[in-house]
Amino acid sequence: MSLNFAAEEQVAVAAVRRACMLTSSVFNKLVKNETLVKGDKSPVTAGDFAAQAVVNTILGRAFPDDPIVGEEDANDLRVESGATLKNRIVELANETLTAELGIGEMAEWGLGPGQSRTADELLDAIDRGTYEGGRTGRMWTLDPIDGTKGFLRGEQYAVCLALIVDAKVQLGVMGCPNLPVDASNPDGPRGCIFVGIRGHGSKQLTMSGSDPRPLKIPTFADEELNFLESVEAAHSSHSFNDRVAQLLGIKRAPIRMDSQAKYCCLARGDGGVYLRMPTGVGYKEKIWDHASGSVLVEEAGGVITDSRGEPLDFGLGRTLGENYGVIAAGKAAHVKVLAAVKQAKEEEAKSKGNL
Ligand SMILES: Nc1ncnc2c1ncn2[C@@H]1O[C@H](COP(=O)(O)OS(=O)(=O)O)[C@@H](OP(=O)(O)O)[C@H]1O
Ligand SMILES: [Mg+2]
Ligand SMILES: [Mg+2]
Ligand SMILES: [Mg+2]
Repeated sequence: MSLNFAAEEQVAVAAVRRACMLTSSVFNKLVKNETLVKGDKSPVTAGDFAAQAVVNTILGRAFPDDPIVGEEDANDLRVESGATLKNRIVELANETLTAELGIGEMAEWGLGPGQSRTADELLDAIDRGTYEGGRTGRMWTLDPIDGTKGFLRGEQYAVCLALIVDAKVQLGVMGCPNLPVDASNPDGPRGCIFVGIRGHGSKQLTMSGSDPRPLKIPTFADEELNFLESVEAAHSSHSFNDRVAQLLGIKRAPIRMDSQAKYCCLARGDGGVYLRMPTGVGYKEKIWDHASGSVLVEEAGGVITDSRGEPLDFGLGRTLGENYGVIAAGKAAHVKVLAAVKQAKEEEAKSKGNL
């Protein structure tokens, strides 16, 4: 029997829950100087930094020897021009770390409300996320806000945390504060946590970690199949997806949504296929953008590969290496989508050759 990572699950759910509290509360209060544009032109907010500080602090208490591959680093906060943003992050992170949640967290893992941290301690916690990753050993990977653009629009985003052991994702936890609990009631309650544990299945929990519902990807009839795809055309090729949909005879419109919430929706059957093809700009996918979603989907009975049908490799460092895109779906659908993707790629190669 595979390890069930019970302690890691408790800690990861507690950390993700606190980070979600922070991001939900900061959303309504974000002001202009609380967002920076990173070197790759993508946005990062006080919420991303503070959520990484909170999760890494909680991980550091429970598992002090585990390295972390996190999306953000504190470089921009250690310089004079970052002082205002840094002070805001320290305030947000401490508010969250010391909050009394009243839901009985496991004190023996250092969970539950903790002490306030100094600014230096919190910047160092953010920088615990600078680990380079690699093929061997145990490590966490964190995306404190995945889908920052969705977060800024008040739409979908996810706090994503995964445990990787010897390049295999063993545990994935995702908090989706804006995701409807039940897709058939889009105006109903929002906010859920998703957990996948290798060998032990996937489940959806409430934000307080209760009411676990096991997840299983349904088998879709051909006419019911649809895509879950990125909002940003720069992140994944919409036109390629359109061609694959045409080849598969898909009639239903794609669901466009930011972040790994797409994997959560796939795992519970809101949509049939996650397809993310590179746009040709040489971008390398990051491990924190796929680790938790991949184990969630696999443990819900699905398959996740690149567009060649090869498994994603989480042992290459901070990225997934050369970008062949990602296909995730239920078992039967994955076979069909992979064949259609291969055909669409061949067509594309031919048409390029003919130019
Ligand atoms: N060029 C390019 N190609 C592919 N992916 C990219 C690219 N640029 C950025 N990113 C990463 O996309 C992450 C968000 O992915 P999404 O699927 O949510 O995309 S989208 O926002 O819905 O378009 C986003 O994650 P966050 O930065 O955590 O929001 C980025 O890591
Ligand atoms: Mg980002
Ligand atoms: Mg991301
Ligand atoms: Mg992010």
